[in-house]
Amino acid sequence: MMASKTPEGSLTNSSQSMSINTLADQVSSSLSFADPSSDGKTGNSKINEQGESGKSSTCRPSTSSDISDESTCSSFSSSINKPHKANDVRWEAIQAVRTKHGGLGLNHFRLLKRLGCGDIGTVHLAELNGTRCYFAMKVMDKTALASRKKLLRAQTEREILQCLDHPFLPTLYSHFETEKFSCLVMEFCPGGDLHTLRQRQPGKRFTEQAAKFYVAEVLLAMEYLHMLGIIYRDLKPENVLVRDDGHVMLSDFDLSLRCTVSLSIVRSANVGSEGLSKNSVSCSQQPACIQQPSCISMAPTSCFGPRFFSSKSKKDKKPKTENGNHQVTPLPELVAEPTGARSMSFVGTHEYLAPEIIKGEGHGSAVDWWTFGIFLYELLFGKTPFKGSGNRATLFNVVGQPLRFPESPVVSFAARDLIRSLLVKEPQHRLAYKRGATEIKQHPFFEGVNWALVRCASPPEIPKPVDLEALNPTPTVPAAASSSVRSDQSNYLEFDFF
Ligand SMILES: Nc1ncnc2c1ncn2[C@@H]1O[C@H](COP(=O)(O)OP(=O)(O)OP(=O)(O)O)[C@@H](O)[C@H]1O
Repeated sequence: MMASKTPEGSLTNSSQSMSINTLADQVSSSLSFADPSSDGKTGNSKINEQGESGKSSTCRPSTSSDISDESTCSSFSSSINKPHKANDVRWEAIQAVRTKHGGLGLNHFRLLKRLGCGDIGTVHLAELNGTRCYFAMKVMDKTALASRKKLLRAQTEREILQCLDHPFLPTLYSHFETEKFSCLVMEFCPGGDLHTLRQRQPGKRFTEQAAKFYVAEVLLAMEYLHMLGIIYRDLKPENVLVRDDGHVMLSDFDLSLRCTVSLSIVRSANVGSEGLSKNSVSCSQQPACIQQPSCISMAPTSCFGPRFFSSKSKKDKKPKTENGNHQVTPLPELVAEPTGARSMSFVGTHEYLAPEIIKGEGHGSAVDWWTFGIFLYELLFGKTPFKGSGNRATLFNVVGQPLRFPESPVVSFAARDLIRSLLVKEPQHRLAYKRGATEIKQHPFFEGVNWALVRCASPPEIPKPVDLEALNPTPTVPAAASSSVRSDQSNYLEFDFF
């Protein structure tokens, strides 16, 4: 079943290189990965490109980099290159400190609480001194990064964060370095993650309506990432954080792959691959994160009368011609799927790994659509479809077992059909393989979704407000962080925050 062997050897892709083992080696090495299922998380251990288990479900890894204060970076984060986030007072607060002190450092922040730890970084809730502006600050030990060969992962994550400007993706406000640490100052999400939120739902699963909302936002975020040539590769509920307004934000980009992407405007509404090649206006290939795609001009959307789910079906709303026939006016479709991207890395989280990753066949952007299917399944059924008794069994199930749905809860045909179309083992037959998110948006499961107004829709749940001002600063955070993120966290005051 999983016997197809990949020749051993060293392969490279656009941003990373790694040694590829045989499938058998990969599977057996996965046996030594810690199985964090003990705490009930679906995450399983996360696998990085070295094939090592980077995290446990209670302490998830991440990394950072080696560039000095962002004011010296060529592509630093600022409100100028993030027009969608420009009206945010936090930019001004940061800029004021920078202007006054000539830069930004750890001493300008009060670290209030440890929010979590990743592979080699710890994330803190931080207040910019005296401003009531709160951030999630990821603090990484540079020596640990270098000794564990994680500098590239850290750099990838930082560079990706720097170029994001999307409602469902994190804003990076600043990056600075001290002698020991590399720090990313990001948007803080007070609502916890979707995994935790799911545990609190009746039956530990979301209603179909709630799941539709969350996956719609994730889909838009992934579409944007693909547009920038970024394959996310680590979608799972733990990486989807909930903002104070109940909308979500994808986090954790250290396993992402950057590649080139060709953007196409497809003029026909109903096209297959033929339509793509005939009707597309193709932009030249742009390296991800170097330049924003210049060929797309996005009209500003109005949020008046937001309606996420329209009451009428699409069929009913089609305009009619004078003789009463439905007139179909095809809108141009943007297709931005990095279909040519290929990586041989063995990365991801066991229950979410796509078959082509496990088999070591090389993978591209279709892995994100596989994980999207697993994600939707988990939100609806409260478990992932291929989970085995251990990591090895899980990997075998992903590759060899057919998809099955539990008898309960009862889930709509459209939802099951979408999942079935996404969890196709051969990537070339998977939904969205050719035209990316566009294909998924058109699936009947999303019928009636007003994609332009998703960001204005009412979320299923809004987190309880947290009194951040009542928090006391962590007494010795830089010292605590300096003991490396893998050290015990006893210096931190732990309490129920979310
Ligand atoms: N912007 C944020 N707002 C609130 N909490 C966050 C934010 N970013 C991260 N966290 C919390 O901090 C934890 C650690 O995040 P981090 O990105 O370092 O690691 P990770 O997601 O576990 O994965 P990795 O090991 O790949 O870095 C997360 O699990 C999350 O709970």
